[in-house]
Amino acid sequence: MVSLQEFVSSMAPLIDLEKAAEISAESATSSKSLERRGCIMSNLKCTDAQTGLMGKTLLEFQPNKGDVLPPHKFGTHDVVALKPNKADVASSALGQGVVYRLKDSSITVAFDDIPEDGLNSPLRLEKLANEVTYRRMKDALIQLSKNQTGPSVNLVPVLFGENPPMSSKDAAKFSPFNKNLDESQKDAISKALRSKDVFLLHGPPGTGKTTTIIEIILQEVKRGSKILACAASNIAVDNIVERLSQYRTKLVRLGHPARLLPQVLDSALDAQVLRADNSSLAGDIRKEMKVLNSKLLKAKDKNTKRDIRKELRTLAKEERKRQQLAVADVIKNADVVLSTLTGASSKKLYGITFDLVIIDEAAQALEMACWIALLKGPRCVLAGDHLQLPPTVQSAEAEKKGMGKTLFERLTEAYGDQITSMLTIQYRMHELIMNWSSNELYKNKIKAHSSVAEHMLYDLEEVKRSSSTEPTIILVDTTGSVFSNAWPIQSIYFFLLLIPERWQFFFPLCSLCLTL
Ligand SMILES: Nc1ncnc2c1ncn2[C@@H]1O[C@H](COP(=O)(O)OP(=O)(O)OP(=O)(O)O)[C@@H](O)[C@H]1O
Repeated sequence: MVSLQEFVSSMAPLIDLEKAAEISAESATSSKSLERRGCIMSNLKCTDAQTGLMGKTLLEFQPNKGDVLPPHKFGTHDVVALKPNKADVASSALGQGVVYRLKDSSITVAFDDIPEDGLNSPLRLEKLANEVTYRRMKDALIQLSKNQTGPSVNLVPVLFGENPPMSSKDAAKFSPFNKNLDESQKDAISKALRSKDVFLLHGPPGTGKTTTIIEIILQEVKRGSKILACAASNIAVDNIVERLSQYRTKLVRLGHPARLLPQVLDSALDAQVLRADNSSLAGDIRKEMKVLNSKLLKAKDKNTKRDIRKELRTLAKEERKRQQLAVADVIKNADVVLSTLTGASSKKLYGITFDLVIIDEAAQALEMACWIALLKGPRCVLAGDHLQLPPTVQSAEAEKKGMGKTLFERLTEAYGDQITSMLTIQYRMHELIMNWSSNELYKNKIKAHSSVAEHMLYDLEEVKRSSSTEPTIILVDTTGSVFSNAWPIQSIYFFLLLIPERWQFFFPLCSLCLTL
């Protein structure tokens, strides 16, 4: 197994390579070519300013000409820079924010600070490479290399093969919250609860990996553990939050509210802080800021604008200061804190330690990103499937030198069954579809649950029985077709086949392919 020293010294340059690859992929020589690629939206006007959660300012932009935004590749959660319309690519931004809302006719961006100037002139938005992630991975690497104290001091040697993994000999008896768990899920939970340092939950598609994680969290909370639950993507974290909030757990979701799904906003740290803090002062400050923000938009005179901005800054500072204590309180009182892997490096978690760190989709996360979270606790549960797609590494060189090898895969190779449980009943697809992956990848160990083993597309109310909906699986030979080199299309077929809810797209795509 790779040693800690080897890992640290080999990873640092790979993080730089990957960062450089991402930046060069997203940057181009001129703003015109970036615009053509949909990475710049130009000639916008600021049409509204509102105060969002935690003093964030939500600015709405609309096109200066016409009613519809130009074609673009912006999505909610993207980090963007706001610049004057005519500025060149290298010029500094008026402000940096996160896309909060997107409509055909407008885009709303959440800013931490109100842009200083220039909101009355034509503007443009640029999509930015997310450099923060790389900086945070580098910081974790430094911390890992100095890891002589801290909550993960006994975990690190196990994950680098210096000490063997340990687990309690006593059977972990538990009374499940979810009464439908199957035997493989119960076995996995019991093994996770016994583990003293690391446990791997291997979950092939649709076998209830997230369902099992939820039960592990609930059982651990019942035992009095404080848990940090993470995943590489916001959507995967939100998935856990949504499912966990059906139980009475004290949980808090960290992350920019603009990046969270609406259904989990209630669990968001910012929302909880606002709820906890119902002093009339908080409401008054926000109301005052709202009035000032609209005044700022209308103001023409430079001195007036400067004064308003100064006042807004003082108010925002006051609100932030007052809320810092409330933030610490919410986190201290939560049994489960949820964030993305990079979000786990938030200052809000400084000095907070956890009894268990859980990482979902660990086989799709860079090992370096996992370490950001792992350094915060003595035990970990990693859930994933190393036999599905690995994480995306943009730099071919970094990939070749091992950046794409996940911790999940590395530990599976090193310790195998000793620390792993595989889930074996799948609840998603017809068994004929499952058979291929079960035979090819999972040593024929996966079985289809009776509720899905024979379910057909035409069993859905809105689907008619016909020659195209009757077959369980249609394989399309794309050799020699326009798609033969287009592996993404083939992956889409496979992906669609695995997800019954998306089968409706599979058949039109087949027809399209055959037509072509
Ligand atoms: N023991 C069970 N009994 C009945 N249904 C179950 C059981 N376990 C999981 N499911 C259902 O199977 C589906 C897949 O579960 P879940 O999302 O937990 O799996 P997953 O392995 O995380 O999925 P993915 O393949 O997307 O990673 C869900 O609809 C879930 O409710």
